[in-house]
Amino acid sequence: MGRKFFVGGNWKCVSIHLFDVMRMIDPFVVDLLFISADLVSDLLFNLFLLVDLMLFYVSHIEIDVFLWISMLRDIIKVVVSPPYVFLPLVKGSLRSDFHVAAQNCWVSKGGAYTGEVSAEMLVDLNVPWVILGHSERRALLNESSEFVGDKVAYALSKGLKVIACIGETLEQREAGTTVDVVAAQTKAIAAKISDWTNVVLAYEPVWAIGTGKVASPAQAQEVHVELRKWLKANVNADVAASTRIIYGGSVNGGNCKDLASQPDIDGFLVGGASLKPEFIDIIKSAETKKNA
Ligand SMILES: O=C(CO)COP(=O)(O)O
Repeated sequence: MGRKFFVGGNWKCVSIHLFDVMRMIDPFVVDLLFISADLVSDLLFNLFLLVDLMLFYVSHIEIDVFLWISMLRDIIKVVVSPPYVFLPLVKGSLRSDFHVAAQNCWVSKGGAYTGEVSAEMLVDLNVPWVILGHSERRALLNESSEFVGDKVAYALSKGLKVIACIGETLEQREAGTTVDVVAAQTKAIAAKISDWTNVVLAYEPVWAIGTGKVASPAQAQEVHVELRKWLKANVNADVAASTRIIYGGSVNGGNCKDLASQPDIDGFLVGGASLKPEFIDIIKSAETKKNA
């Protein structure tokens, strides 16, 4: 059974401002805005440059990217996950074949939980996806695996699709407990849900996140295989075969193809590089799967 390649861009709580957001929505828009700011100094020159740039983009880049993505539409899914405050803006402006995800949501029905955003609110805003269990939330906000399992179950019950993150720390890897750790994190989710159709499992080794130390394709593949084995033994063979297991941790335009060529790597959850033009190259690594 073919698994649609999945690429998520996690625009973390870094110095994202409106300009960055616009750039991510459509790189060409920001370039034009940038040029137009310069119009103050030399209107005619910049106007000329603007037309020139537009012609260049239309003829070279935009058509290429759009044609390419249309060709691969059947085998790829792209989701971007901006901070909450940008969700409506990004959702409203994003090309229609890309979708948005929230970076978190509350564990149960909305109520008096100051600062939290409920699954119901996301559903109301037509935000289809949510990232849950990110290692930054597990480590910095003390989210336990059980709590993450509850969150996944509640979000699914409200109709959200979930990117559920798991992954070991460096100490755990060095102690040889990687598989036990990710199995336990997966078990805490499996204990709370019965339908995996709307779950994408994101294996994100903590030591690879934001460090530039990417897992080797073999290291990532090995864990993905173990996760699939775990799902087969503890959930069922269908879920093991059909659930997308994506990799996250220092993925960039340079390493994505080698990672994507691994049979059990079904895509990526990308942090830093999802805010750069190379995100397109990462999306394009789906091509590796076309003839697999
Ligand atoms: O945490 C990540 C995505 O959720 C990965 O972040 P980086 O790609 O910046 O390492």
